Amino acid sequence: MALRLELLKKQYVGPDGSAVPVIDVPEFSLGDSEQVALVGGSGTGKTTLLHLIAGILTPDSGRIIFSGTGDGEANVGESDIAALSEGQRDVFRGRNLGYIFQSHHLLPGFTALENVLLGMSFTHRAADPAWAKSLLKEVGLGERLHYKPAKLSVGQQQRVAVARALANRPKLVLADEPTGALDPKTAQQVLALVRKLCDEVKASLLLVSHDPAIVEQLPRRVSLAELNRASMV
Ligand SMILES: Nc1ncnc2c1ncn2[C@@H]1O[C@H](COP(=O)(O)OP(=O)(O)OP(=O)(O)O)[C@@H](O)[C@H]1O
Repeated sequence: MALRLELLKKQYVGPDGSAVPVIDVPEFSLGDSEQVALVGGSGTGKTTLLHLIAGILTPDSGRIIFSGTGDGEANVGESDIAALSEGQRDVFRGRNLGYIFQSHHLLPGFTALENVLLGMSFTHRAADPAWAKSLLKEVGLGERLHYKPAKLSVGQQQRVAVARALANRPKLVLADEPTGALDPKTAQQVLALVRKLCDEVKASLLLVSHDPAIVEQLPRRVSLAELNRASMV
């Protein structure tokens, strides 16, 4: 699934009531199955941009257009997520997007397998335990299916989060500093897993990182400062 941003603007209201422009992106495109690193300094709007693309936030103006699907199953044609209602955005996100956070956000009361199955329960597909198990095996946790997060290492927890993000076979994976909490070796392993699984399900990948060792692995690198006119303010 390809993504195109057009004339996208978002501002927040500062503590004194003044407008704080954070995103002003005239144009950005991400191709079908393309893998891109998004880089930028702290506070420049990277998370805000991912939240806009995911429909968690809505822009003040502009369009966030998804086109095609790649699998022919639920062809989105051209959908502007910014023009959908909140409920429609939730459905669209559940069907088409996977989101990986810096810290894993797993549900502590549920096992690794249950957390991955929960990633499927918000979609149109029935939960698929065989696919959930095979994802956990692929991320090296085949022997830890029934462990709860507290009994997993930080790197293992993040691998569960990767499996969960891929559980509904998304068309686009948004990853916000997915390796930020990991040591360099584990970070490379998790990055390799994210990229391999995206390739397998033919998902595009937009990955935010400030770590040069991570960023240099991606075939295309984009600087938010170059995309974003708001960062010049
Ligand atoms: N709800 C909010 N209200 C007002 N300002 C906000 C709000 N959320 C974020 N901001 C401001 O928007 C700017 C961008 O924040 P954002 O979290 O998108 O940056 P980031 O590039 O992801 O930063 P980091 O790399 O440090 O996580 C920051 O200056 C922040 O203070």
